[in-house]
Amino acid sequence: MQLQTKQLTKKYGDKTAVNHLNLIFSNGIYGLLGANGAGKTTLMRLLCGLQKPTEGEILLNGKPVSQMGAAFAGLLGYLPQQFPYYPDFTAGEYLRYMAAVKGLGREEAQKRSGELLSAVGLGRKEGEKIRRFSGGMKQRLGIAQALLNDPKILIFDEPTAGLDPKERIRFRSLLHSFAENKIVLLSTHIVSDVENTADIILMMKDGKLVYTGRTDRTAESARCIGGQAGAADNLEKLYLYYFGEEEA
Ligand SMILES: Nc1ncnc2c1ncn2[C@@H]1O[C@H](COP(=O)(O)OP(=O)(O)OP(=O)(O)O)[C@@H](O)[C@H]1O
Repeated sequence: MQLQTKQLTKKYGDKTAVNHLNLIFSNGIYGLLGANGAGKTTLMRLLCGLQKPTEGEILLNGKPVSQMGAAFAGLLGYLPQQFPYYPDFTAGEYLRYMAAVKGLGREEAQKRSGELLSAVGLGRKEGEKIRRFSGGMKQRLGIAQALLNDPKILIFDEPTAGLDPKERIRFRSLLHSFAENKIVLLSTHIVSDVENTADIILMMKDGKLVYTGRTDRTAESARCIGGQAGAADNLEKLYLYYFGEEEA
């Protein structure tokens, strides 16, 4: 499977949030790094079809996704930055509700919800109301909802924001447990979140790709176009090079 962006551009008035991006994703974990406002969320929303590009297109195996309609949506799992949880729902109710929204039948929804709650370590919390969940538990529930339709393309916007170190490690191993044979794209502005997690690092600044590099978790098939290529062995330094002034 190959997901490609061609000259992908999104403008908000005078502001170019995503600027003529040419990327190719194949199976593997991609870490999208960039400071606030770099264009990460906009790129992710474009990839999910939640926003229309001003220019350019997105192709799946060479075919424009704009012509694929629901077939493309069925391949996607998305965890947005701000996810609307319903505090009075139990974890089980919430997942079954989300499964219905995604078009799963009743029995399948029941089965899949149970499986996924166990997979994310919330099996024993099925009957508990979300309002009692910690940030990490909510995030794991968000991951479970993104996986309901068994997506082949997973897009996680800042999935580790607000998580404590223990939950970050948990997230990382969870991600590896379900990432096989999928395209996984996760955004963050924290270098350590992706350097041990992703196969490929993409660094964005002002809507453009400024760097692409492989980490030790090399994905042979992964290839990106644009930006400056290299091995991401000193990611922290690179990040400071590109974003140091803004972050200071
Ligand atoms: N709806 C909008 N209207 C106008 N400008 C927008 C809109 N959404 C985003 N922008 C601008 O586009 C740029 C890219 O924003 P985006 O949210 O994609 O960046 P980001 O890298 O995800 O940042 P963050 O890490 O803060 O989420 C920013 O300058 C932002 O202010």
